[in-house]
Amino acid sequence: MGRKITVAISTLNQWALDFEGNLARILQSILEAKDMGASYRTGPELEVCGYSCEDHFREPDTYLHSWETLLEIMMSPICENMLVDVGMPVMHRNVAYNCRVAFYNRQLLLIRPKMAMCDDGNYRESRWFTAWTKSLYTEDYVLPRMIAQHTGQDTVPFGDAVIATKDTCIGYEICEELWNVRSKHIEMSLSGVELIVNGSGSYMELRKAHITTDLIRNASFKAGGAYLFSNLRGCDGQRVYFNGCSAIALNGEIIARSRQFALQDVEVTLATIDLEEIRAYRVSQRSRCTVAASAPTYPRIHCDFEMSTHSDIFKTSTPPLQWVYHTPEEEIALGPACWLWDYLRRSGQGGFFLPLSGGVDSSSSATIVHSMCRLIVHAVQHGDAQVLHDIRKILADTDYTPDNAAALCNRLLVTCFMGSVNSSKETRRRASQLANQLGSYHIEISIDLAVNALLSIFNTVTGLTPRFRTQGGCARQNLALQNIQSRIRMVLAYIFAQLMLWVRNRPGGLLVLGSANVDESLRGYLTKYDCSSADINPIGGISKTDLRRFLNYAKDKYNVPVLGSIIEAPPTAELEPLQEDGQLMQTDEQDMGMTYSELSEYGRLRKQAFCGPYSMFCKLVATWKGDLSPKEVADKVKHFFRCYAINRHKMTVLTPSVHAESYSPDDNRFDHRPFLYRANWSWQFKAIDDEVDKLQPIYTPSSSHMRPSSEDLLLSHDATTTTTHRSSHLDSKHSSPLSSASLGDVGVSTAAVGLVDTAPLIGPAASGSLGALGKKSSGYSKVHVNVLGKIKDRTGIPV
Ligand SMILES: Nc1ncnc2c1ncn2[C@@H]1O[C@H](COP(=O)(O)OP(=O)(O)OC[C@H]2O[C@@H]([n+]3cccc(C(=O)O)c3)[C@H](O)[C@@H]2O)[C@@H](O)[C@H]1O
Ligand SMILES: Nc1ncnc2c1ncn2[C@@H]1O[C@H](COP(=O)(O)OP(=O)(O)OP(=O)(O)O)[C@@H](O)[C@H]1O
Ligand SMILES: NC(=O)CC[C@H](N)C(=O)O
Repeated sequence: MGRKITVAISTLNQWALDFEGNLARILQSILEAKDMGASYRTGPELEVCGYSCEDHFREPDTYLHSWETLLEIMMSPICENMLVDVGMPVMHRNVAYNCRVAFYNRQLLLIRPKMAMCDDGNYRESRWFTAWTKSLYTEDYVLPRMIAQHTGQDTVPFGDAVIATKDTCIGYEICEELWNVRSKHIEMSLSGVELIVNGSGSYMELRKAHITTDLIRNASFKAGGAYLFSNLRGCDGQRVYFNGCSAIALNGEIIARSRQFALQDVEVTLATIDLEEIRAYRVSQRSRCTVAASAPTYPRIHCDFEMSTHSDIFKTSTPPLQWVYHTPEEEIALGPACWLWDYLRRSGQGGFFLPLSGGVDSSSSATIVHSMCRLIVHAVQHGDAQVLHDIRKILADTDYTPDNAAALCNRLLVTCFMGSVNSSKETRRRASQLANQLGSYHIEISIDLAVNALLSIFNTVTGLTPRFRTQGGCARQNLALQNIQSRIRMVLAYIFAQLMLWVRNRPGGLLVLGSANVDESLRGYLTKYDCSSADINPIGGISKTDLRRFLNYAKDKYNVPVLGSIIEAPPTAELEPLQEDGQLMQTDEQDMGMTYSELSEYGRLRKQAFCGPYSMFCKLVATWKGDLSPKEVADKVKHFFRCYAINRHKMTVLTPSVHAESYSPDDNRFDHRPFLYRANWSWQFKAIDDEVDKLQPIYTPSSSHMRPSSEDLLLSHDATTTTTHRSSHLDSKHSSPLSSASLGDVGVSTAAVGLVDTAPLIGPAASGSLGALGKKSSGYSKVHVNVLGKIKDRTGIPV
């Protein structure tokens, strides 16, 4: 008796509208599945045309070329004697659907349209597709003539049905249908469907990989049966990185999976399943059987095929496995690196150019490129011919075989320190050491000549020369002098990106990499059209806190010791003159009037918790009650919303970056907001003020707890690396564990309430004093405390 079936799921790196490439990868997956003994192959959502065709789904050409591709697949001898389904768009009676198309031996069996669209996050499916809502119902789909000519078949059932082979029954839900509150696998399983197949296009966000796996596991635990989940992997032409992690679950346990991050274009994952295990599991759940006995019947499309063989008694069923998830640090090291690789090889460019300041952000971008190089070397060493072909093409070197990540990095990445009179020796040295340890081709230039040239032009026309604050200039002059430096760096970056390969005797140009993180974008703490305006940005979706954690991880993992001092250095733009003793004048947190950890908290509340100013105040008044009075919380919330409103226009020109964080403010796809706000938020702030009037008189500081700053959280796990300058009020020993950083938890370091009373803090995370400003140490100086009302940020916005 045949009872065991071997089934294959596929993880494919498709590319929107690359019909040749997509066809080749689908055929390769079918071939590999067959060679490994599978009788059934499935694949990801919209694999034929690529998921991210977007408005191309309104073009009839996309449907035509999808049918042409499908015909090639169906006619291929590779597909003989195998049940296959693919994901593609199909137009039926002038309505576009996102479908799975199943066929066997050149005969189409079923077109199953998606029944729940996904419109969350970066998804906009209902802009292009319509959900099929006729449950348990099919219509005849009249096949295109080119299909009919080759198959002799004129119509195929289109709708909500399942496929019955001689030995089992297969049903489909497509991606979001698994997430939907009315998941189809429930009804299908009650109707006797044993294999639930899901083709997906699910993308990566940090700390989210477990969600799909949990859903699959739970689906098959509750309903019994096998769940076959195929996902896309990689960048198919958009900001997202599809997450891989295809998996097969059986009766509540994962038995096979593919990797989350890899350069491999095609990964086929197999499992051998004993169908009797499904039947035994289901029949033993008595309450399920009662419901199943009265469940509606699905239309069944019969297929004259046995997926099992009669001689399968000696076949071993695939055992359950333990899923090990990547840490967020690993996700940053691998996800954006793989996305960069796809982007680079598909863009036809020759590598990357990165303005490297020696700070955390640009160092993170550089380290991610190095991580990409490691992945390339690893893939080539494991025989990936496609990666070898691609890297040779990028480097225009047909004989090259990469065997060392640093050496490869030297060919692919040009880093550039763009110094000025305001740059400190330390940042210059850190940039050069980092380049040396990562292997990049490093150059140092001075921007002073160009800055002076621009100022002379201005002076020639107006007769005036702006001055820095320290030289007696006003806030406007001070800021303009900084922005000239930032912008000239951007112009220089593009010149060098265009010409460095010419200098190095290679064809082509370099992609300019940006390094603005998600938090500074949210706050608008960047100069519009400076180095934040790059071609692409690997870290634009990642928070400063996570970037520090990532560098800490990379320091040991990739043996890059200089990352230690980069993490410990105070974040600074170095756009204002240094002090007389050569020490820093400005630091980011001081400039912004908020700490990076506060910024993360605002970001999450604004986007994930959908808080306007009033709701954010209400939440934070409770969270921060131990440290701050309602009035102080109100001032902070208002300051954030003012900065956010004034700077939102910068999000309209944000460099495209890989999406990685669900509180991203990316205006282009993810976070749809106006960019011209009434920045005084008068109605909203009045609501806060009214609340403060009620609360302030009854407020008594209820605890002496202080929240730790992001740096405390990062460094606290290793007391030996923490060198902090603190006021006598603070006790540096009581930092909270690293794990609470990402959650924005209230930590447990002590602080004198008296400090709050006498000198209200800009941040509850405040841990120093103005007296510490500029006080330099080899370790990390905590200098982000200001006295409320006395400090203005560099735009002149009063804090
Ligand atoms: N609503 C609106 N819609 C469209 N555009 C608007 C606008 N409001 C102002 N603008 C325009 O925006 C421009 C002002 O923005 P922008 O030029 O960016 O200048 P701005 O935002 O005034 O200043 C740059 C900010 O970036 C900070 N920063 C921090 C760290 C590093 C760096 C760095 O550069 O390395 C900079 C710096 O402290 C300062 O707060 C002006 O041209 C103004 O006309
Ligand atoms: N001295 C410099 N040399 C080269 N690039 C620089 C320099 N200063 C700034 N940049 C570039 O401009 C970008 C924005 O500058 P900014 O001072 O805002 O840095 P940041 O976003 O805090 O990043 P980082 O942590 O890398 O300094 C940097 O990420 C970097 O790419
Ligand atoms: N393509 C889809 O339907 C995506 C569905 C789902 N919400 C996800 O994030 O994976």
